Amino acid sequence: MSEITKPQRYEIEAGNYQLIIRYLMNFRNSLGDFFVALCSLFSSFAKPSRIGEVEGISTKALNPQIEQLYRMAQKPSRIILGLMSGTSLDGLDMALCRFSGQGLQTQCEVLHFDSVPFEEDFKVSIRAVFAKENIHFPSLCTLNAQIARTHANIILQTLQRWGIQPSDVDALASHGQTVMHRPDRSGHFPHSTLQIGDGDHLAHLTGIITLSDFRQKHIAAGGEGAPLAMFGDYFLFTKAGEDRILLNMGGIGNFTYLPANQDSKGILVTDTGPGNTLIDAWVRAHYPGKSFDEDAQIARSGKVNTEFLRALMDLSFFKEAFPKSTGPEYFNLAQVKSLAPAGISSEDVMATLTRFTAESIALAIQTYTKITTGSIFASGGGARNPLIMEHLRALLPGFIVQDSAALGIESAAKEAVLFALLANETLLDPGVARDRRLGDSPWMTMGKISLPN
Ligand SMILES: Nc1ncnc2c1ncn2[C@@H]1O[C@H](COP(=O)(O)OP(=O)(O)OP(=O)(O)O)[C@@H](O)[C@H]1O
Ligand SMILES: CC(=O)N[C@H]1[C@@H]2OC[C@@H](O2)[C@@H](O)[C@@H]1O[C@H](C)C(=O)O
Repeated sequence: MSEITKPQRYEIEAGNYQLIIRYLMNFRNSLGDFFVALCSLFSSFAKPSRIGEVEGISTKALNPQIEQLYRMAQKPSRIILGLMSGTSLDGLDMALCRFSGQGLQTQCEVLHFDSVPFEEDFKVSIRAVFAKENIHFPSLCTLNAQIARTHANIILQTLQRWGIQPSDVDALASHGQTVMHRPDRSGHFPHSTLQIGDGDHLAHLTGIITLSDFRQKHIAAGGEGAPLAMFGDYFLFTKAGEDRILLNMGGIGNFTYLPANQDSKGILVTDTGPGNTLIDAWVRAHYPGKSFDEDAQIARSGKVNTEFLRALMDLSFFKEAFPKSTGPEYFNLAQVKSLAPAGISSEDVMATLTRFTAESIALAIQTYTKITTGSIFASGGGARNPLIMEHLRALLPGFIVQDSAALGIESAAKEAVLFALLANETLLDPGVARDRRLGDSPWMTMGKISLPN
């Protein structure tokens, strides 16, 4: 009886009682039927399996698309296309991954990676609602469909370029476009976050089962909905005997700390503050025709303004307890303008913002992990900014700082791979244990499943 408290076991036993009743009723039909039923009953006891299978009804009564999910989970490996469009709004990152196993047994092979830049007018329409306090509400509604359509077109064209049929892809894992992230610091509201580019549209337009909207359940379970990178970071990159920091510098910076003892309770993950978001915003506003500071050419031509840097490092975000998450709702151009000293040159602002990115990352690593040596694997567009990397090496002299490509995954592809991995987890993870945690973060399966038809 004690085993009945385990949900899975209970379902199997309940299924068998129903079978007994059904088979007893069969008894009045014919001896032949009874014999077949008896064999089937014995086989169901001998090999208790999933409910649909035990009752032998799966193919007739089950939506074939749901059956497809079931079969996908049984396959020795799955092809999942991870999709990421981050806060920099530069384009859609697509990583076609082959997964086998799950959790710490996950094996991931990146078959293809591409990043397709967005058209300028598409970016303009997203920026009109992105992280804004007041927006044209109908535009937000339209964008939910429009982003999905744009992504679907990019996906289909890219698959064609790669020579891959949509039917070869088991699932899409779509992050969507974050338009608002609102961790609550007042204690009056739930944390909330909004990613748009609807999964049903993507599934229907591509014909591929789609998992999307990964952040909501994390919030429901007590997290902030971000960062989520630690699941993939832990499953793919933990290494015994080495303290590892996986640092991503996209629009916002974040890191996962993987302790050398591989204890999942010791994993730390947090946003650190700005990655490239302030640098990009300043460039867009002051250097017409440019959208980022390529190879830090502008920042290198200016000088760090100490007073401005102190004012930035004094912002309330840096006094919040770890772990924490943030976005351009907090770190934005208006804030930079309000803190910049009068008369400062545009180049000095760029030099200071670049240093600020590195200092805020170094501060978070030093104060949260408290380690002073180890390996830092940098990814995201910030890893392409040579001045950020120079500052990081100077600020964290005990660490070996290298590109995350050293881990075998192209650094630009990492986030798209991580969302594909979250989808793989959702398809395979038994997911029954509540209150699972990875470090400071709730741990559960994530992503809503959209069927194409
Ligand atoms: N060669 C380069 N020199 C300097 N900066 C660069 C270079 N290449 C990329 N970047 C920076 O990286 C940014 C893009 O980073 P990335 O694609 O990682 O952002 P994202 O995925 O939108 O961010 P997130 O996922 O954190 O929201 C660019 O906007 C630019 O600021
Ligand atoms: C709400 C949101 O989209 N957050 C992003 C953003 O970009 C970086 C940082 O801020 C991180 O918290 C998160 O993305 C990564 C992939 C994450 O969840 O780990």
